Amino acid sequence: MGKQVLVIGLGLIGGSLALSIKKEHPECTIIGYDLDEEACKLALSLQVIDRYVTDYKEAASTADFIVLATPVQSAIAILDEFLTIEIKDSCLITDVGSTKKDIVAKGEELMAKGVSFLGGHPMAGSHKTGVAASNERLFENAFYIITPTASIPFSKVIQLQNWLRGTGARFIELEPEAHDLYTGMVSHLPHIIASALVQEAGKLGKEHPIVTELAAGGFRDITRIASSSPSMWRDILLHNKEVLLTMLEKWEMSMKDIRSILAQEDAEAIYAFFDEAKQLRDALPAGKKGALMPFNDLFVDIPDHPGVISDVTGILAEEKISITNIRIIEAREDIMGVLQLSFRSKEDVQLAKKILQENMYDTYETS
Ligand SMILES: NC(=O)C1=CN([C@@H]2O[C@H](COP(=O)(O)OP(=O)(O)OC[C@H]3O[C@@H](n4cnc5c(N)ncnc54)[C@H](O)[C@@H]3O)[C@@H](O)[C@H]2O)C=CC1
Ligand SMILES: O=C(O)C(=O)Cc1ccc(O)cc1
Repeated sequence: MGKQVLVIGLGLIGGSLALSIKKEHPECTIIGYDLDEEACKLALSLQVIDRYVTDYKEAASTADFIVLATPVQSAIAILDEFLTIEIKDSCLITDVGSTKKDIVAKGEELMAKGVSFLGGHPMAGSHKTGVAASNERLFENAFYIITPTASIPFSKVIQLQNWLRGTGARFIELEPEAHDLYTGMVSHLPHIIASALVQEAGKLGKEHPIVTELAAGGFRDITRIASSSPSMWRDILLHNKEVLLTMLEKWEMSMKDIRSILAQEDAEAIYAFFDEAKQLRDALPAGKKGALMPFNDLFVDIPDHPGVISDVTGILAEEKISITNIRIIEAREDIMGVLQLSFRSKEDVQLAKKILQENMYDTYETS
């Protein structure tokens, strides 16, 4: 009989992992569970899972591999329950939570009982939620952080990577504390700032509705992540509290510094502030998938002319290059607009770029 995989939490990440596990291990049965039965039904009809259960305990006791893909606090509560039920000795349990210290500590309690837990965090995703947004290639080329402790045998680390080989992700190992510090900086703090910015614009927009209309381009780009799941982010903040409290304090100081150089009209210091930031930003690795850069995008300048979008998509279709997302940025009458095209892989981006340039379109990638 094939192996049994239990995925608890059938949202964007649980659904995407289920698809990539099935792709690599077609003989296994993927059993789904979600608190929300509608998510189970949708996952089944989208063929993300083979069947679902309305109580995960029995399925957990026979599973070979269990993936916890709920918000962090719920995953910890489920591990607590696992302490009270029979789990097969050979079973491996992992999670996908965006914070690692607390959940790995809970996993250690299971390890003490002879149950294997290995924490994980795929560093790719989206502001979208729910199983309908799942994609078996979501994690391709992305970092997938795993947090083995001294109590987990190396064979289990290999086992996890084998189960998850279909993700096409790049596995790296980190201590749970280091994980929470680094992701606090590149993912959690930016999320708080993006959400606070939207809040501020919302306040001004109440008095001056035009502000909302004007919030295009750059504002939309840097606040995209504020559209993510509030319950997921509530749990992330609560489980990375100490790290984030320190970072917020430093952030407040940094804002005070900027406020002060502006109040003094210190043009040189203001220039240096932006110049240093530009150099740091320009030096970030390009083309890698990270928490802040999950897409393979190509931007194409387009004249505001009827039929131009179907021309671009037609050229790509002829070459059999699949577009995964398409967006028109700031296209107004009489000026050039920009078409943002997302592709499945870096290779597709390069191919699309070459073909569109041959057809006289100006294209560019962002770093
Ligand atoms: N969204 C993203 O980009 C990324 C999210 N993560 C982590 O993945 C986890 C899941 O996030 P998403 O899939 O994005 O969220 P989602 O909102 O798309 O899905 C979460 C699912 O878990 C279900 N759920 C909640 N509590 C449950 C419980 N007690 N038992 C069973 N099901 C329960 C919800 O009904 C929902 O269907 C979170 O821990 C998050 O920190 C990790 C990497 C990226
Ligand atoms: O949408 C984006 O750009 C993200 O930042 C997605 C994301 C959210 C949470 C994570 O723990 C990892 C990645």
